[in-house]
Amino acid sequence: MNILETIVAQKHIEVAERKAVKGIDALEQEPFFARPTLSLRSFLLDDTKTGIIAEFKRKSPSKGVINVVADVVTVTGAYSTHGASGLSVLTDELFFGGSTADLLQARVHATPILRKDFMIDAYQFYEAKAMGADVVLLIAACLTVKQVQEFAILAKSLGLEVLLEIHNHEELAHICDEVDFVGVNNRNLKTFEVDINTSLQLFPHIPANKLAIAESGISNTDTIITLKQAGFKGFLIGENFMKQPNPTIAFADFVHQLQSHSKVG
Ligand SMILES: O=P(O)(O)OC[C@@H](O)[C@@H](O)c1c[nH]c2ccccc12
Repeated sequence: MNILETIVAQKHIEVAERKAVKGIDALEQEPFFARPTLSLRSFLLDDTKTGIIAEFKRKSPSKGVINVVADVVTVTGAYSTHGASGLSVLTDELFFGGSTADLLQARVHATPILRKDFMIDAYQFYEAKAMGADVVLLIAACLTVKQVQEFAILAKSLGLEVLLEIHNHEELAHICDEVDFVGVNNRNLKTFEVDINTSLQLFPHIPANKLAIAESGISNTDTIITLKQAGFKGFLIGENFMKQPNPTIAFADFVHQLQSHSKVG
């Protein structure tokens, strides 16, 4: 089994356990369930923001431990204040060190939040709404075309926006009307190799009515300028900030550099 298959197999077990403890009816009673969501689409199209979707990520299967001391409220707060268009919060515990509690805590900030997890069951979309997420991720590499469509319809009915993640030409076939954003993951989840050209090569094939987001392996502002020129509206960045002793300062410095670039260009 590759890592993605391992994670998905584990996810089926976890979801079955959580369902047995708390049903969808109970999730629907939780305080955030009725909360109106924020639109990542609007935040990405807001020129006063950076387009960066900043991710709170403690560890990953590819990098191991990235940051175990960072405080979720402080870091996501700084990301929001310094112009992040969105926040991405990992809720997978075993492989990424995230949690529902992290997302609930990040919810204090008025910035759209992507629930970053491996969605394989309808139950998880009700959970996402109940924990205060605004956007969910559908990973083409672990879903059929039919599942993507069914889950996207469910997510939209709950008021959530949908980010479909692809990483090759074949997965373009998973794009459906209900998807708001197409993310190109520069990291192959099966091999962990990172290549920014994946984004540049797939961009021309992304339908014009979807916002394109480049994901993973972005570590300098020049790359963002290149991706922007190609047509990308969003940039999902985790490790580059989280691996720094102080992700808050790292993010602020990065944004400052990005802004001075833009003035010159
Ligand atoms: O830390 P990076 O290289 O900046 O990458 C962030 C994000 O793209 C990455 O964490 C990610 C992209 N798709 C995923 C799917 C599941 C878990 C994690 C991810």
